[in-house]
Amino acid sequence: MATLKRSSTTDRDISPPPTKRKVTTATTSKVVANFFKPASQKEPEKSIFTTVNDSLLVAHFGNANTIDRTRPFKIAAFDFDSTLIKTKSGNKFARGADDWTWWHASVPGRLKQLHEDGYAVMVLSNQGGISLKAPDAKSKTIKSDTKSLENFKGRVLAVANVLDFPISVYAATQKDMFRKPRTGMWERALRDYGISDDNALDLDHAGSIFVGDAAGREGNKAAGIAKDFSSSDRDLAANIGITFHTPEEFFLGEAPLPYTRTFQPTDHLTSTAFTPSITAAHPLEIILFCGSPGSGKSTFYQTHLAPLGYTRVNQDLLKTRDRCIRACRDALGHPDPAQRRSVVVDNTNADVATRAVWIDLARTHKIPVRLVLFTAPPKLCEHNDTVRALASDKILNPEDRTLLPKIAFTSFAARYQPPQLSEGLEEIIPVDFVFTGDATQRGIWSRYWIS
Ligand SMILES: Nc1ncnc2c1ncn2[C@@H]1O[C@H](COP(=O)(O)OP(=O)(O)OP(=O)(O)O)[C@@H](O)[C@H]1O
Repeated sequence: MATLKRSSTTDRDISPPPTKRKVTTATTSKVVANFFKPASQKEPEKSIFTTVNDSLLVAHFGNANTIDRTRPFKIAAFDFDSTLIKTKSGNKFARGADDWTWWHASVPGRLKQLHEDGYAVMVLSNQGGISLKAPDAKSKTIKSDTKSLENFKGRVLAVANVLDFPISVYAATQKDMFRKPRTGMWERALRDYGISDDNALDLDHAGSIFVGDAAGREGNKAAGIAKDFSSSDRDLAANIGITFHTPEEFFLGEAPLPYTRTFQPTDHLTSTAFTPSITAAHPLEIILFCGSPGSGKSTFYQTHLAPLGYTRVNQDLLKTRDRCIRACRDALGHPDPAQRRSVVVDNTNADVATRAVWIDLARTHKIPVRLVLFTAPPKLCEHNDTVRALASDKILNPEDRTLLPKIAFTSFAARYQPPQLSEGLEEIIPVDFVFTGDATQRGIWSRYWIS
């Protein structure tokens, strides 16, 4: 399994390693009882909740991760909201710590049976509405995040108390390697349970399961059945290589329904498109790139145009457009004609006005402008961006890029004006995405990364 990059390996607030002592659930009950006391009566206690990198919330109830088991080890992992529990209020989001009820009456009994059958039972939940960062008194957002955190902890404690057997809970709060369908939470759980995923004898993949409601089911408008909001639970199970069930399949025995995935990376590995070969058509020229973030512009430059000696101008690296323009002028107008270089403007160049700046500059140097148009669709660009930022593969991330905010993609889409020759372009060269990585990168890239 490919390892995911950890932005920092330092864990914060991690409790000392639990002892092998089998802890009775009285421990859990005490924590739970204390949690529900008014603040004035709360006993000081070491929280059962710990955090990793201000991002992952972890709780082990009944020393779940220290139970001696015969290997290979089987895991039964579950999403939390809309899988194990639902809101009592009927609201989409819980109103408070006690706004919950079992997703179905059979849930607690079924989980207990799994425990008795030797499964490690755990929860893997995305909780994007929670912040684990220290609260800032002035920030309303952080205050509401803190409330969400307390509500979530309250529901987890109450659920663990009713279950009354060892269980671990993991909640991913950031858009990082822990967030499903990325496998960081699972890898963390394996580590906590002392399982090496490299050793096939340690984990019974065929016997392990993941149950979640983000299954990509298409829904049925006529029957009033809503479409699933994503396929991230199904995709996580596929990334790990274990069996996936929806709650309806697992708890109610219903037949599987048709589904479509949010994004299927392997659909983009069979492309029969060919990459146009670019030659240095002129002694001196500007090549304008036009394409979304993550569409493959910089990779194309490195593969096709750096070898031709073209100078790259890129605003992510140079920071301002003025610096880009200066770098372009320097390359085109070097005092020594032998040192003059054609320029690739490796920016998104979404609209006519932005492109006009470069076309005007070319005019003053009396040189032509060709435009390379990157046609990768939005989800593919988002996938590329995520793999680049979160997979620890240097070749896929030569410039150490971090994850772009969603607005980088939506703002490109909003500003985009299809380029026209009439803008003053000599040629428009469309480039479809054709995967060029090696077998290792293909393995990483083929996994599910976005939801
Ligand atoms: N043809 C390709 N084959 C395989 N991987 C690719 C290809 N093109 C791009 N990628 C990968 O996709 C990710 C994004 O590519 P790249 O950085 O070239 O995009 P970009 O359009 O320059 O993005 P930005 O505008 O955000 O700088 C990188 O991880 C890169 O390795």
